[in-house]
Amino acid sequence: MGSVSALQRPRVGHIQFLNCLPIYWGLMRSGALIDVDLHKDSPERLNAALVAGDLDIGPISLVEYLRSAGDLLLLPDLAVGSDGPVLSVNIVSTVPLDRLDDRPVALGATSRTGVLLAQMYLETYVGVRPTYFRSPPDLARMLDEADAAVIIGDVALRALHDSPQHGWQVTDLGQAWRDWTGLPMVFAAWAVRRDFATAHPGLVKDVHEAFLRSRELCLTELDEVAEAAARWETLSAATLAHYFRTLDFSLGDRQVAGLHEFARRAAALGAVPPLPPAGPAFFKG
Ligand SMILES: C=C(O[C@@H]1C=C(C(=O)O)C=C[C@H]1O)C(=O)O
Repeated sequence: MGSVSALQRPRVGHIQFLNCLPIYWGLMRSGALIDVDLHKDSPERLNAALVAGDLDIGPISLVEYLRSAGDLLLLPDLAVGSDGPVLSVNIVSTVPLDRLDDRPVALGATSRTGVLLAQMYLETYVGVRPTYFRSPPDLARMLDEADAAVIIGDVALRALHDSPQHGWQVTDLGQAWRDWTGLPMVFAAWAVRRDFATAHPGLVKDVHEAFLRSRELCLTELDEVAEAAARWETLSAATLAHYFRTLDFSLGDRQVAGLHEFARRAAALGAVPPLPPAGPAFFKG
């Protein structure tokens, strides 16, 4: 990969789910959008692009970060997580979870962290061993072929809303993790490729600061963000505002402790390499 010329905007990923709409709103309102080459996509495609070097900076599923930590630096104080319910990372099931032994469970293809957390939770906490298969995140089809589905993002948020009329049971994996460990869950973090950070530290600092400003700005305007989004959604503005307030975009000490605990448990199962003892490496602008 050649180095980026000083005149080329940083290639920055953006999750095309409602969960990151507040961040987008802030980038738009502050004018920072004009200084980045923004790539909107689903999380699994953004993960792959950042790891492959087709993006310089972007959100990455925690699990994929742990698998490629040697090539990446985390941007401080920025994440997609929750301290309790998250509302949009769910196991949707047609039977109680303790009846899933040997039963088919569909894992949504857009998720890496949520689907691993679901497997850890089912096997270690609930004590069942389902048969998993990966599936496009189409809930109706998943529940046709399986007794439970693990889904994230808009599909999961809508499923939570529609569950009473369908008789589905919804297990919120942010809440499940909190009940299990007492800690917040970090589903995705923002990372920069180490090679890009070395070559263009000033650009990375600018993008990081733009994201932090964006987060602050959108938090003060969440009702407006929700009103604007609801025009294109089946969910109400009040539901969306509640969702945006439930999500935790920060990565403070408690969130980093949650990240460590998830990494430790996932590594013990052989699902990811262990984190170095010093913890994740951060970009220091
Ligand atoms: C809270 C969420 O966090 C996400 C969960 C991810 C995963 O499970 O791999 C990846 C990116 C985030 O979008 C969500 O998608 O609803």
